[in-house]
Amino acid sequence: MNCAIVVFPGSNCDRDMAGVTEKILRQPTRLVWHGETDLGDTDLVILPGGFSYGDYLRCGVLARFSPVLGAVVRHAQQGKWVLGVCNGFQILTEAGLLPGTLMRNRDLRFVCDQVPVRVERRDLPWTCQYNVNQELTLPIAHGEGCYYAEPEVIASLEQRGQVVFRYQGANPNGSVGDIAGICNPQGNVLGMMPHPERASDADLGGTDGLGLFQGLLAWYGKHACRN
Ligand SMILES: NC(=O)CC[C@H](N)C(=O)O
Repeated sequence: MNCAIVVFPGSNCDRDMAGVTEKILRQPTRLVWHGETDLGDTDLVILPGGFSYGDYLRCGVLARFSPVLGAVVRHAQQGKWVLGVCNGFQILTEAGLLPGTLMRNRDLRFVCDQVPVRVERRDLPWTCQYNVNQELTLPIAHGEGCYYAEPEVIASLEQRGQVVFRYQGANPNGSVGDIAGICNPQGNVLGMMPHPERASDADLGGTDGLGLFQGLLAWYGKHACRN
């Protein structure tokens, strides 16, 4: 499974992501600078967390105009996998690959914590290693993680089962519907505020996030390698 991790000026989770895809999963991994326009033979594109372009104006809004985004949008439109974590999720909404937006946290403070997150569905490659309603403990670290969309958009997300992860217990940022992660209708584009890559190594405090990457790899092993 060829992985490409996009690096924007200000990304700070790109190496953590590569640590998972390359060192733990042992998959070919390429760091792709934001100025590149060709993703080559990539199966999974990851937009990692951080502060792209300093997050000036609004998180993700400048990254959305970077040269690489055209290739990311084409990749998504071809039905291939795109994962956006935290700043990556913010970029996906700004690029229109996922609906809604991420606003300032309810308390207007940056939150850095480990929070319980519930898995809402397991019929996607991303979540097939988990159980429905399984509670994961995942790290969060963001200032603009309050997911918002118009009520009719939220209703449509709920109706189509596009809410993949939901905060359990105290909502850390004021997200509508306790939403922590959503996918597009096809399920190939996933955006989430919690950081699965920071919960993928027992030596670093937990492995609840690793199943997400392992699920994708298992699906790839079954479906994508046949040709
Ligand atoms: N960890 C991150 O990706 C943070 C995203 C963004 N800079 C925010 O504070 O909301």
